[in-house]
Amino acid sequence: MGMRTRVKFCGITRREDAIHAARLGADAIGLVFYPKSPRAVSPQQACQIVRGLPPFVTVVGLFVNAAARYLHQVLDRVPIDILQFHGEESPEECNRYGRPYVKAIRMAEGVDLLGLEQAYGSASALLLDTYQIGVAGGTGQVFDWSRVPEGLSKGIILAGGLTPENVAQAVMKVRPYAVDVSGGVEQNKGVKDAAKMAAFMRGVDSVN
Ligand SMILES: O=C(O)c1ccccc1N[C@@H]1O[C@H](COP(=O)(O)O)[C@@H](O)[C@H]1O
Repeated sequence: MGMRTRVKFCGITRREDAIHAARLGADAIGLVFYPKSPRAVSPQQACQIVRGLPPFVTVVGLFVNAAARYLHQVLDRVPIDILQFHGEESPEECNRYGRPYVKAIRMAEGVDLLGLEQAYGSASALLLDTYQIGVAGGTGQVFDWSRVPEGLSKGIILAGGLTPENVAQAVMKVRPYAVDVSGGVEQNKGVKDAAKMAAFMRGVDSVN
């Protein structure tokens, strides 16, 4: 039996969704600190969401080209374990906070993942997301999974349009370290659907 694929539920805006994620055995929850996102939370909301979360559930803070000052403000207030940079942040910017981070790569045509893996050598992992012009992420669209090259040395976090229906196939095809989902387990933007979250976990478990 291989290693169990980790699961991150991203774009959590309600405490009950965070607790449900933990009960289902999720490895991580993601909080979006990007004001233009319909799933954005303030530092104060974030603190309320993670309060009472059981231990060993990783809290991920997602940022898109955020100002360093804002990022420091969030880090001072919210117990974030790992940063997710979802914009055009350089490796130097990602390293500036002395925290572990994952770098999201949007799968535009011709993207050189092996080169990016070297450039972001200090990243804990690369997160691969669908490319859509003018959209930073959370597109709800899949990309062509066969474009993930073999020979990457770090684990891949697979994102982009994952759903309870397609996640098993995605895991079988890509064998990622983790899967990351937002829109595919929502009833409305920012509001998770408890049944879809459970079905998503079952989909992952069916492959492991
Ligand atoms: O969720 C958002 O609104 C968002 C905004 C800006 C950057 C990233 C965002 N979300 C992340 O995008 C991927 C894929 O999401 P989806 O499953 O296709 O909805 C995931 O990492 C989200 O957390």
